Amino acid sequence: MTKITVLGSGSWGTVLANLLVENGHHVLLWGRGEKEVQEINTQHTNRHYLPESTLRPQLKATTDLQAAIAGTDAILFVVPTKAIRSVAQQVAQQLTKVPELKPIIITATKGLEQHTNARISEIISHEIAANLRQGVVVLSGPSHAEEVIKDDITTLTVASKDVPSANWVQKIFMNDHFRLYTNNDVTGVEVGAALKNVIAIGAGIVHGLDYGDNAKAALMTRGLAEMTRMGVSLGADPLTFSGLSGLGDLIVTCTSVHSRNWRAGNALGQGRKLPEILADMGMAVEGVYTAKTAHDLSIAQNIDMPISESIYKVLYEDADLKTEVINIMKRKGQSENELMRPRLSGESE
Ligand SMILES: NC(=O)C1=CN([C@@H]2O[C@H](COP(=O)(O)OP(=O)(O)OC[C@H]3O[C@@H](n4cnc5c(N)ncnc54)[C@H](OP(=O)(O)O)[C@@H]3O)[C@@H](O)[C@H]2O)C=CC1
Ligand SMILES: O=C(CO)COP(=O)(O)O
Repeated sequence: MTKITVLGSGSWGTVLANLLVENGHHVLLWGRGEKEVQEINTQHTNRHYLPESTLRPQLKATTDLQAAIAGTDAILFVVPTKAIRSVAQQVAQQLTKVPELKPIIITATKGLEQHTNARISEIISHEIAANLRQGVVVLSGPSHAEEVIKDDITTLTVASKDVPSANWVQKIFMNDHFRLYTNNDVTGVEVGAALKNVIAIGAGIVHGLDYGDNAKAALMTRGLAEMTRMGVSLGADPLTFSGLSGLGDLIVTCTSVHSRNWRAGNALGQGRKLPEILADMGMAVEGVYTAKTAHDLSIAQNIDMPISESIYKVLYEDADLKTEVINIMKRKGQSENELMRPRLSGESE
């Protein structure tokens, strides 16, 4: 039987662990909260993150990282972006004690690290030396935990430079309601996953401000153009952004009431303040964190990202929402044919 360790007992980590149990694997879920771990083990629930769901009784959780990793075939990271590096360092320490283990590493986290601008797989590959593991595989795509837990139909992308590892991950997750497609464009998949969260905050803002469907379609389409421009400047294939991890995830995050990013934006649009919104949410709102990285990256890469930049100003500089919308609309006229071309920030859209 395949043994899989899942790191992060929040909404997505718990649901992915539950799905792997459904697929017949031996799964150990690692969380940092003793109370939550006990609840999963004894009551088969995780009420804070999945209030209305019952988990499979075979799903076991622990706060002991060494025990979680013992004898494992794969380690799946599902902690928020800001925790990835420290958790990867803890994992590396444990793997050094058992160098013969060499698990496949999977990440389902969506974000870009602040200060380094690093993608999640870059952080993990850097912190966990290649001799301690097999390939690093990225799991991404339109997938709200709230629907996956109900066995609703979901399709994802599984991206890696290491084809056998990607194929293995595809196999362990697939079933009749959860379908995965492999992809070798890791940069494109991870950049799309991270930047769509920023655009989704914008979609929530537009809704909260009571703009109509035309505005929402415009935001998603031009948001996708920004994501693509940035991805291409970092070496991604532009076509990846038309796939599940790009357009697919952008659609679900910009339109679903399950999206924490959309809900945070919607609350901002309705006039609420960010600290209060985040405190009430009690879950990761990755787009807030990634908006800062997107701002820094757009300067570092010399790429124009007017929508993401306005969202950054709203989140980090308390800019007025309606003024930002008007500023975006009043920019100089542009040609849509330039969609895919990495644009210099000097020649504004
Ligand atoms: N929810 C979803 O539907 C989806 C989420 N994702 C992505 O998955 C990632 C995780 O999101 P999600 O599960 O929703 O987030 P949640 O906020 O639901 O859960 C985060 C979990 O990570 C734990 N955690 C936070 N910091 C640390 C740390 N330093 N060490 C150990 N554990 C830590 C939290 O523990 P504690 O409770 O103690 O704070 C909590 O269990 C994000 O990048 C998100 O974008 C991707 C697809 C779908
Ligand atoms: O990535 C997700 C869906 O694919 C989850 O989005 P939110 O973090 O906005 O809920």
